[in-house]
Amino acid sequence: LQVPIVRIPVDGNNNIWVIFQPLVWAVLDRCVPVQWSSYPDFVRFSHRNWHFLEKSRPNARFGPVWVLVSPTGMSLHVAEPSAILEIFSRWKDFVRPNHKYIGLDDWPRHRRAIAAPFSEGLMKQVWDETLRQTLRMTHDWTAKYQAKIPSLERELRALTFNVLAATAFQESHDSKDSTLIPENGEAITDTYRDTLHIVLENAILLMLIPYRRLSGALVPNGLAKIGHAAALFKSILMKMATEETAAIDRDDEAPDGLLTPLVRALESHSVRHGQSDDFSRKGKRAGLSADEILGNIFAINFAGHDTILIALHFSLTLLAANPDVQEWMREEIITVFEGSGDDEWAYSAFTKLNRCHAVFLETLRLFAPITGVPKMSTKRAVNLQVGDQAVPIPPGIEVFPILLGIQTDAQYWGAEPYEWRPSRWIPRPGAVGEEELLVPLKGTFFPWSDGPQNCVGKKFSEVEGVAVLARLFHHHELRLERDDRETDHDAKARAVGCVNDVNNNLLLRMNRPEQLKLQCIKLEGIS
Ligand code: HEM
Repeated sequence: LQVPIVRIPVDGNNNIWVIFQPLVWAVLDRCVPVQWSSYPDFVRFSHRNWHFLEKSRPNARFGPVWVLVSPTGMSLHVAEPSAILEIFSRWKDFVRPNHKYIGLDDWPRHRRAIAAPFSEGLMKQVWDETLRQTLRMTHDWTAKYQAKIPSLERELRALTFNVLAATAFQESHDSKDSTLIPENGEAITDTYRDTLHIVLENAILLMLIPYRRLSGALVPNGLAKIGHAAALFKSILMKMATEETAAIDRDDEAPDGLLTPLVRALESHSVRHGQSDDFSRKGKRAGLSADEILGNIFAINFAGHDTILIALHFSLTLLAANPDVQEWMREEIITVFEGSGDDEWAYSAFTKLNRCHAVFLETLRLFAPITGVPKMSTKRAVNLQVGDQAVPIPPGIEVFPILLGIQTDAQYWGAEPYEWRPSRWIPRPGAVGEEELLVPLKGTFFPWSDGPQNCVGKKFSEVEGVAVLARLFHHHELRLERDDRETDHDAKARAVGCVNDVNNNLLLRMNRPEQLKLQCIKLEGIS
């Protein structure tokens, strides 16, 4: 069996290389004026972000399966839809590399608990809250900032945070940057929101240092504040859990927020005995311990904040550079909401907004915030069927469904697959209201991963993304601010350059978004 091999001198994720490589690429960029594709493979595939830079080219060169070998290990790259589906569905054979933290047998229990809040009831809350927040944001842009958006990223960060925090308890918040920890007696939702803000801003630090160590006389004030917020965050959840248990005992029918089903899953034993953890119990367990729930809430907030923020940041920037796409979307938005007042946009409209959905999906096709979902082969993996060959898989190697490679392959995406063109998601263009959204061939589009371990927030992010686009572009348009003597064409080229100048430090982000300034103009005469 012949599987093509690409050898590299250093793994792209090697710690020292991660620190130094931005400098090396900057020097190469300046001093060696050649195209990226002219570098030899050992240079190109050592780049941390080669998935984005190479797109589908490795599929054409090496075929549906090939190996990247570095001095520290090898990873198998797979670019064949049915083999990719097999990897995702055989989740016990091809495990998440971090699976050692949750035992495989314990995984379904965790999954049930973490997926429980994502009901249709929650989606309706996401829809309503996102519309409200977007209305507030556009009002700020036009009234307070006189059309000039100071920082699109900061504005979207506030919006996505507010949606996440508000849906936690079915409440709504408008404030943008309150990070104060309120005194005793403050409403629990406000304290939750403020502590969550601090916890999320410092997520990486809190992953590295347990919050209990961030207290004491020797800890600097800034760090102590973070430790205090994390401890407070946990105590709020414990208080909520006690209240929830009491509500269940009283048979209350309060509507669910994002957190309610999670705390409800807390083992009643821990709540009733005021314990914050319950690792001592033996045997099969149905519920989760307080620490496990805290971990899940953290995971949801961590996984669900920057991802959607990034998807919207790319979408709005690309739309500002493509006024024709804004116009195409607006035609549909106006038709769908004809006769509905601004506060009467029902959640049922979500499935009718195919063009807004198309814009969001097309952005995720080319600019997936998580560019790869690597898996690790276990002893059970043995073989992987790729086309007509059974590829033997040694245990303990990384197996990579090549996400951006497949999502930009002309075989599956038609002409000019590297172009951002949302209309490719509407295969049979027609009268507004009669069009349908493309259902991609299985295994060719998986920004949320796929199979039993996929993203639980997939629909949450689609509802939020579509709601932002519909609300914003109904009455407004986004424009690129042009430099002196710059034509529309030049400005568009600059914007396209900016969205393609990205790094992949955990997530895919623009390097220099501040180089683009956007304006939001209210359109007159649209009812
Ligand atoms: C465009 C936005 C989003 C993208 C592209 C995205 C993508 C992903 C991906 C690739 C995974 C990894 C799956 C795997 O390991 O195979 C994941 C997991 C996860 N995502 Fe998302 N996500 C998005 C939005 C959200 C939102 C809005 C939430 C919650 C509100 C969320 C919550 C989660 C959680 C909790 C997990 C872990 C699931 C588990 O452990 O079973 N995500 N996401």
